[in-house]
Amino acid sequence: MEISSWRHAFKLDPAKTISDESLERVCESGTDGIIIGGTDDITLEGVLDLLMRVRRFTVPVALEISSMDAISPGFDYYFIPTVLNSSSTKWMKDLHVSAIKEFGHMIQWHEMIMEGYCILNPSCKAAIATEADTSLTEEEVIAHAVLAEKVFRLPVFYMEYSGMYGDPVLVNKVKRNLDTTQLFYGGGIDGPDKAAEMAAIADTIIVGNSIYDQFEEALKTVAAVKNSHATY
Ligand SMILES: CC(C)=CCC/C(C)=C/CC/C(C)=C/CC/C(C)=C/CC/C(C)=C/CC/C(C)=C/CC/C(C)=C/COP(=O)(O)OP(=O)(O)O
Ligand SMILES: O=P(O)(O)OC[C@@H](O)CO
Ligand SMILES: [Mg+2]
Repeated sequence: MEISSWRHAFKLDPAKTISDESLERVCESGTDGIIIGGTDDITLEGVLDLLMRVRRFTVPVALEISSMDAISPGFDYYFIPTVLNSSSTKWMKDLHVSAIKEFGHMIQWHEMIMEGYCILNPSCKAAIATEADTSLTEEEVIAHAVLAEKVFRLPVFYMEYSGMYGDPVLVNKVKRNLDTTQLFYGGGIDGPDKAAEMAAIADTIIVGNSIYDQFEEALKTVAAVKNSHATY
């Protein structure tokens, strides 16, 4: 299944613990894909452990690269974030240039999917780590989305509210300004109601922390997305 058809994905954090039983229920939930990624304490050991365990199931699995020290072959896709609202070029393109200098000869570009991130929760780890300018006006957030699609021609624009539920009205305005770029929404989806609300707007919703905090509610987000229809 192509990423462009994904409506729902679970994001598993290699720095956190999940039992075999819970992992099986996540992988067999009907989600369209599993993303392995997080901001800190991401080790190759943690990534490999999760990859091996998720591979027992047929669900597609993507590695979201956040550190060059924790990349492994064996994933279906590699998601490469570039933080469009970072105030440092490091997170926008410098790390990428270094990676290409060192490993360019072995990169299978057709497996790489660039994600233009716009991080909007000022207190999340990713915002702090990447020095993201989260004080954007609505107009500026929309301009970042248009930049992603029309200037950089990125396949994915990711509205990242990690740890906090975002503003559906703003997400809808962004969606209405995108023609071809896929809109990922992630942040604070802790059950079916929020999942249905955001899935009716964004192309793909990502559910992360609630897998670890409210497991049963997190699982219900899959059915909520499948039954949701665009209402905006
Ligand atoms: C063998 C093989 C397949 C080789 C691959 C070849 C190769 C080397 C490819 C690399 C290509 C390339 C250009 C890579 C870029 C390298 C790189 C390090 C880029 C930087 C990426 C970046 C901007 C990371 C910033 C962090 C970020 C935006 C993470 C996103 C994930 C996120 C927000 C997770 C939520 O975090 P969490 O930890 O859960 O936080 P909470 O506590 O708030 O929940
Ligand atoms: O952890 P939550 O808040 O669900 O966010 C999901 C994802 O967007 C994190 O990168
Ligand atoms: Mg998290």
